[in-house]
Amino acid sequence: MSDGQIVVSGLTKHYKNVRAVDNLSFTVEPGRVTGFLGPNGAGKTTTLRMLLNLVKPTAGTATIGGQRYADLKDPLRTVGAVLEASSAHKGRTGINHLRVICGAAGFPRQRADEVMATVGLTPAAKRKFKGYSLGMRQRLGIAAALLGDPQVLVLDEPANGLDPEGIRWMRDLLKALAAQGRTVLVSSHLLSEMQLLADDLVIIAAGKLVRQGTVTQVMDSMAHSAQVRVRTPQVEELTSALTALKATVTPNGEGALMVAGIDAPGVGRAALKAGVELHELTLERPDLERVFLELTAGKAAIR
Ligand SMILES: Nc1ncnc2c1ncn2[C@@H]1O[C@H](COP(=O)(O)OP(=O)(O)OP(=O)(O)O)[C@@H](O)[C@H]1O
Repeated sequence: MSDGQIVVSGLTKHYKNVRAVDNLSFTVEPGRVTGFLGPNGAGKTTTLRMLLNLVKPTAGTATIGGQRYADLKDPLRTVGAVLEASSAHKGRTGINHLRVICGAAGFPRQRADEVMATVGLTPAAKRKFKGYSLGMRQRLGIAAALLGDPQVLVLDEPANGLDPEGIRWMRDLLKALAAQGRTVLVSSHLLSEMQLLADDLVIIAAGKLVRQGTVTQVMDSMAHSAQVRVRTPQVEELTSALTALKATVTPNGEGALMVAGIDAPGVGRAALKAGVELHELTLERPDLERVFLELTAGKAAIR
């Protein structure tokens, strides 16, 4: 498959009163699932719409395999997009909806049956769209995006409205598509969902880049706020031993001390050296969803 790298460079969209996307730059690699993460109103949809030539940027560029969407020779076979809960003619069956697209785009008719099977909708293929659940509509939207066997997939909040089983199915499908060498860019406002699905993360808030990297890199950069919980009958001695090492020590109000700026072995060593007895030594990992909210909420307030 040809290179499907996405490059967003200085991308900007100003509406009258809002900088929806503000000088945003990031890259998305083929063969990986990239989570595009940000709270509501962060600018995810606007960015994806600019990538797909549905909104004109105020400044900057977004390219797919080195070309702007508008310049792609065969856009429907290059990029498949699912932008919102799929809509279709209400009285049409799912399979006919896909066949109509095949006809208009010049795809072989049997692609409709193939992608219906890929998304697990074959048993419901001949049911009318108006009877489809939200989860089935999401699946049909993905099926439509896959018709052209595209190198690049762009999905805006595809897990919205899916039950846990549907979310697991979606995760497995997107990972399998990336494992075939495709570029998979998927937006979400839930870090927990992206931790399970994505290889890479691009986090934005108020239209600006907040973090980019592999999931591990981004998590590590957010986990620096890890603290050590420690209990000791010798609070004063331990506090002075730790503050001498530039750690911050705060009583947690429940008889324990919360120590920041030093790891758990460091606290243990400092206690041993100071002859302090320890009754508990626990690493408290931060709640990443909370860190994510803190990272992004402050920015959102600026708008
Ligand atoms: N056509 C428009 N006219 C004016 N403002 C807009 C328009 N489209 C988006 N915005 C504003 O731009 C900002 C970014 O919106 P966008 O929909 O891109 O965010 P999002 O991250 O996709 O959020 P959500 O998760 O809620 O869909 C918001 O403040 C939104 O109100």
